[in-house]
Amino acid sequence: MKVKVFVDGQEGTTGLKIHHYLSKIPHLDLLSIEPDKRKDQDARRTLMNEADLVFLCLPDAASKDSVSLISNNRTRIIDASTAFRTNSNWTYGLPELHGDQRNKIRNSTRVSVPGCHATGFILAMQPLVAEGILPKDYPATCFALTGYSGGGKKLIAEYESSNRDQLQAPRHYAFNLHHKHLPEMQLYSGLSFAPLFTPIVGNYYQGDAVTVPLVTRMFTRQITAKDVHERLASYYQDERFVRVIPYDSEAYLEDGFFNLMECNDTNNLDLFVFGHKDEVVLVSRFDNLGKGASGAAIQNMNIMLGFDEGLGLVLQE
Ligand SMILES: NC(=O)C1=CN([C@@H]2O[C@H](COP(=O)(O)OP(=O)(O)OC[C@H]3O[C@@H](n4cnc5c(N)ncnc54)[C@H](OP(=O)(O)O)[C@@H]3O)[C@@H](O)[C@H]2O)C=CC1
Ligand SMILES: CC(=O)N[C@@H](CCC(=O)OP(=O)(O)O)C(=O)O
Repeated sequence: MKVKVFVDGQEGTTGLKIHHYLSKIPHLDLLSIEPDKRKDQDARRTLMNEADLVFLCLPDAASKDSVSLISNNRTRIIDASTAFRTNSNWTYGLPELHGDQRNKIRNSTRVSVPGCHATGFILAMQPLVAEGILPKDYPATCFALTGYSGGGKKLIAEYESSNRDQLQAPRHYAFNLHHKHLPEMQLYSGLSFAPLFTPIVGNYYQGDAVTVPLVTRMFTRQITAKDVHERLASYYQDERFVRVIPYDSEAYLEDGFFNLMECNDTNNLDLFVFGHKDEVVLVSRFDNLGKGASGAAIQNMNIMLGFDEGLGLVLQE
């Protein structure tokens, strides 16, 4: 029998992309809602309780509402919002986090998709903290450059409006230093403190690069960029979607410049280690709509349903 799947928020940026991936997977019965009933509680309640698996692609408050509409023990949920990412009753949907995470996801009925910037930060930092290369109280800083689709329909409309010329330059934001990804960045990286994080949105649609500088010269044990690279390469050696780029990463630059769109339309995350003796720069490159949102959601579904992990995650549209 086919698995019944429903996407709540199917007209949004993340929901549309998830729909696109789902349409390529043969073993699914995709339940649909009438366009004018998208926000009708009764119609959504019926479909959610009929579905075996629901994707929530909604703002946080609407996600919480939707979860409360489910009144059976069978329907499993994958939520793309920030609402449940650090809730201990939910499983953090980052299979590459450590050895046990895939199993947790496989057996879970409530899975929360990580935030895009958080994905880049955690995958770069968690192995280093877990293996004692970085002290837990390391005062991490981080900046990210992301495409405007990360801000959903509202930001897309702003960038694609007639005033687009005024938005040519990249724009920093979250200067209150309370970005909504900080709790998950701290919890799942294993650091004692959240990083000081300042994202930047650029005038292009998709693609994210999360950069973490590490200064290791005050450590009691000398840690070089090569040590960091070796640890990350060994940690992720069997992962299909996390690729640690060879140490001589400069060869992967284009005339010295970084191309952050290289993972677009894939579920891949490329991890770069630059630097030398006691200065290291980690860069995670991925598609904010791929491994940063919809791709990750599909990867989680595949694990939960026992499908091939990459099913439907085609390399190019
Ligand atoms: N864009 C991205 O890169 C990422 C997004 N996310 C998260 O995914 C979730 C969705 O984001 P995104 O797709 O970007 O957002 P969008 O704004 O593009 O889409 C949200 C959708 O939810 C619908 N919606 C809003 N309120 C309700 C409601 N009460 N009931 C039913 N539907 C509702 C909207 O309807 P309408 O079309 O009428 O506005 C819209 O279609 C958010 O929680 C976001 O934080 C996570 C990772 C990355
Ligand atoms: C450009 C932009 O605004 N990006 C969003 C992150 C998108 C993302 O990861 O999403 P959620 O945490 O919402 O799931 C931001 O920085 O808040």
